[in-house]
Amino acid sequence: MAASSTVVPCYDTPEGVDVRGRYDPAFASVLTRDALAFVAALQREFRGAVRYAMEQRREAQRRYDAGELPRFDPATRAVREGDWKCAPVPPAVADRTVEITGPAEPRKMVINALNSGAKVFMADFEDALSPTWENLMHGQVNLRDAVAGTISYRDAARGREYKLNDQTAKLFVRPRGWHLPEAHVLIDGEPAIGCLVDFGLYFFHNHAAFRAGQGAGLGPFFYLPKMEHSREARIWNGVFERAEQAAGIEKGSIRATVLVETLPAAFQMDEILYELRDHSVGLNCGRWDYIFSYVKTFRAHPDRLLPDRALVGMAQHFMRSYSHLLIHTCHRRGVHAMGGMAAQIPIKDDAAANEAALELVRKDKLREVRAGHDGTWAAHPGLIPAIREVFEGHLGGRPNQIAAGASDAGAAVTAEDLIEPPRGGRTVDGLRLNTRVGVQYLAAWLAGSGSVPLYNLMEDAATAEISRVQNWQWLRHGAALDAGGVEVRATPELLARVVGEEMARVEAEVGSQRFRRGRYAEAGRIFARQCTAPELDDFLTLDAYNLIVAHHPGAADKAE
Ligand SMILES: CC(=O)SCCNC(=O)CCNC(=O)[C@H](O)C(C)(C)COP(=O)(O)OP(=O)(O)OC[C@H]1O[C@@H](n2cnc3c(N)ncnc32)[C@H](O)[C@@H]1OP(=O)(O)O
Ligand SMILES: O=CC(=O)O
Ligand SMILES: [Mg+2]
Repeated sequence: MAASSTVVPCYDTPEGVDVRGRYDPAFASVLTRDALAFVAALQREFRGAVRYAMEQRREAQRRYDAGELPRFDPATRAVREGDWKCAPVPPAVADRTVEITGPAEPRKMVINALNSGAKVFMADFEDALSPTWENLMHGQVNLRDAVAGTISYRDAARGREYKLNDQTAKLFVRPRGWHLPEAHVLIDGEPAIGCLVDFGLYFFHNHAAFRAGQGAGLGPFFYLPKMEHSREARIWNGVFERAEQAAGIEKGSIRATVLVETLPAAFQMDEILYELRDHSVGLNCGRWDYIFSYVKTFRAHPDRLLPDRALVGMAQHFMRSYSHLLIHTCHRRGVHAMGGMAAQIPIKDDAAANEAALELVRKDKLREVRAGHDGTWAAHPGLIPAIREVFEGHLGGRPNQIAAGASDAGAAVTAEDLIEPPRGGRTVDGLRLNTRVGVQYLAAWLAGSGSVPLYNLMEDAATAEISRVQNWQWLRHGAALDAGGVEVRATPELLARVVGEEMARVEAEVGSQRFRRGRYAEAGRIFARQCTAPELDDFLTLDAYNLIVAHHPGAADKAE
């Protein structure tokens, strides 16, 4: 066959870097040779430490599986008891009363979030984003244009133009967790560490514009997810220092809020802040991943089975204790103690149900602000006025309540409080709902959507994980489930029947055509396998990641 003379466009990559994702000129404007060299340098410097940290996670889990309980580390008592503070709060983000979150792609949503009236927008490459190549790269392009202030979007179907207001939310970016690879970028022949791609590209292109504009001399600002130990925070601190050096900006410019959203990390709050003390802007109660982590950590402990997912809220003792300890720790160290996400979203077609949902959000936010939280999260712009009213009403003109100091409730929290088993019943209806939600979320994620509305609640990777691991846990330990007054055992046979019936119900709800065209059947198979796996998969997004990887020959190789 004659060789084609057409040259397929490809990325200009530095030595040792291979980009396997689809070529797109817009993506190439972010995947520049220098930016990729920066990401590669980070990967080469920190990959050993990341590998070790992931091995330590597995080692800790082996100990929990053998019966050990999480505890405060005696080796770091001096850090917990020491009298030290984090760097002063940057004036640009002193007021974080309401933060909206959402995926970094679609573009329209980024503009809506920045215009939403929230103080902060957390642009997400994590729980809310399915990490397809297209989503990740469009996300980077969106954020670059957002920081430059030039982002716009035309919705042709609705004849609507989107552009930034004069006043916008301050941008925080949440890269992926340490565990996720980026299979479209190979560095020295191995997949890049996903979060270093997210962080590296964003930092490289935006640090100067961000500091000149949004950050008022500091920044960029980040949220750091899913850490389990302070050694992981130490790696981030090293990454930040290296990035600051490379950019020629002073140490402490980059700031980050760490999500305390794993059970082991709740025993490491001081240690995490200490590692990041020059770069910290507080901690956040990532409540959904925290519940997921409780199940994961105690997967071999039949005495700690969760009740139905709907019953595991912030009123449970272990959740309340974690929130109090986080507030106490943050205020003692002079930084924000951020609340978490209520899962309710506006209900468009039922005013009474909408008001009831709003009331639940108000109640949740009132509990947070009364406990001492300095700000909180909103999943949807429609919730912001109600949340602002609660927080601003309580704060009475103060930007935060850090100066109120450490709380007594937090000082009294013990290791036993943090692991007290949640109370409530376990039902076959709970197993069904987990299945319906898990399958639909997975189908959406495989199709490229990382956050979706399901049954009037926001669902993302963290909430879907609870559905998956709860089913697994109940099956693993043969939990007794209430089936309308009759007790049945959770078994693989019961799950198989439930999956079959719930798939039929989902098909009826979404319509046969959408069901056939979507990835529901595949999602059903994956979800059933994950719930019955002999060993619990660490993350559903890791297990299913290969199904969304799309290597593109033209991207890496020049045509002959
Ligand atoms: C556990 C955790 O990690 S929580 C943090 C991660 N999760 C998230 O960030 C979830 C964020 N929220 C969302 O993704 C969305 O609100 C969803 C998927 C739950 C619902 O989205 P939709 O179905 O599009 O909501 P809806 O149709 O009511 O949207 C109305 C408008 O609000 C916008 N909107 C909705 N949510 C958001 C948001 N979070 N940020 C910005 N804009 C939003 C929509 O883009 C739409 O705009 P338009 O009128 O210009 O078209
Ligand atoms: O990231 C937030 C959570 O609740 O999980
Ligand atoms: Mg999370």
